[in-house]
Amino acid sequence: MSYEKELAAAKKAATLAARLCQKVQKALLQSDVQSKSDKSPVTVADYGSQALISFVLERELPSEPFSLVAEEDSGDLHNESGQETLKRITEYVIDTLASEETYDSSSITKEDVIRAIDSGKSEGGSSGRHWVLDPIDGTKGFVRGDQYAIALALLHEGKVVLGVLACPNLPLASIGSNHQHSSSKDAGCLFFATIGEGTYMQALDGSSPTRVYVTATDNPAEASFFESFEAAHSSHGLSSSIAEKLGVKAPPVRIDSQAKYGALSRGDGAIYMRFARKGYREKIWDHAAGSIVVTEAGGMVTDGAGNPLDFSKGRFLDVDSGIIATNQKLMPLLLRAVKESLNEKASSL
Ligand SMILES: Nc1ncnc2c1ncn2[C@@H]1O[C@H](COP(=O)(O)O)[C@@H](O)[C@H]1OP(=O)(O)O
Ligand SMILES: [Mg+2]
Ligand SMILES: [Mg+2]
Ligand SMILES: [Mg+2]
Repeated sequence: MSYEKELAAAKKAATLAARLCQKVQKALLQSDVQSKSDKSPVTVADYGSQALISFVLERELPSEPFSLVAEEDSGDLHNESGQETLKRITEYVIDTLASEETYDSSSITKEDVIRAIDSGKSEGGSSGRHWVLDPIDGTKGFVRGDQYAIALALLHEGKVVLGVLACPNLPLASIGSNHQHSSSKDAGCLFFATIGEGTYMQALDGSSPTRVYVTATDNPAEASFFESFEAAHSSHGLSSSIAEKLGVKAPPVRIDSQAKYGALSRGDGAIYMRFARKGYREKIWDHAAGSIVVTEAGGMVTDGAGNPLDFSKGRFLDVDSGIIATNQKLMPLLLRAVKESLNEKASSL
């Protein structure tokens, strides 16, 4: 099956959302950060990105039933203090869509924005088609001025068939541990993958796509690994013990968001490890786009026990002890090291 139309719509939506996020990140004021009940920072850009992507997908694909599983809902925008935020989101959405000549965005109202945000309440599942969206993945990185991603995927019969990752601050050149970080003016990557058709990267501000591949190395001594910047999101202790067992010499590359999957897909490093604290439930929008970007580049993504990720169970992704990604040659070694380290950890408790 071809997903050409869907891919074009997803790339357009993610590119426009990235533009909106970049504008907000530039203008980021402390007052843009609201406190949600779970205390995670939610910004004008989170909501704006979600509304804009929802608008663009619906307009570009009018003949398809539209179901969207997305992270945010408009809850915080209905109270008094949300009104100013909603006004600013609406302005950002109108302003960003105005750059697209085919859209008449001037008539978009605050109510349209609320509706667009709340169209993301779908539960997903194993039948039909569902878009899966993290409007800003890596909110902490976004607020810090570091890495974040707009992550959009399409599920068909419970499987990820398409994924787009826009990474506005990711350098076009490698960010592996052996590379100098280039200046931010050469940043802004768009990764995209369709099932059976490989993974491509292009510059967010437009360039022709190039096909990318995960590293071919089978030698852990020359492999480097990615993990969360935030220690609260993933156990740095566990990943360093695994890396040591494997014989990885390079220090970890710590960056926020699914930009890690993008970097892995083009071979910047060889391994990605994520071990959330006990009790944290992973969500499908945090891995759907990233996982197909890596698998279509020749890599593998599994949970810590080697099971494939199952995106067909609704909004959550239930995993056995973490998520790991690497190439096909290193995966057996990585799985063994994960198992040993988890056993040691369990017996030391
Ligand atoms: N306590 C937590 N443990 C693990 N992941 C978290 C936690 N809180 C938020 N996240 C989510 O983890 C992802 C970022 O992880 P990282 O950048 O470390 O890879 C984001 O999707 C973030 O949500 P959000 O999309 O709201 O930023
Ligand atoms: Mg969040
Ligand atoms: Mg996220
Ligand atoms: Mg998010």
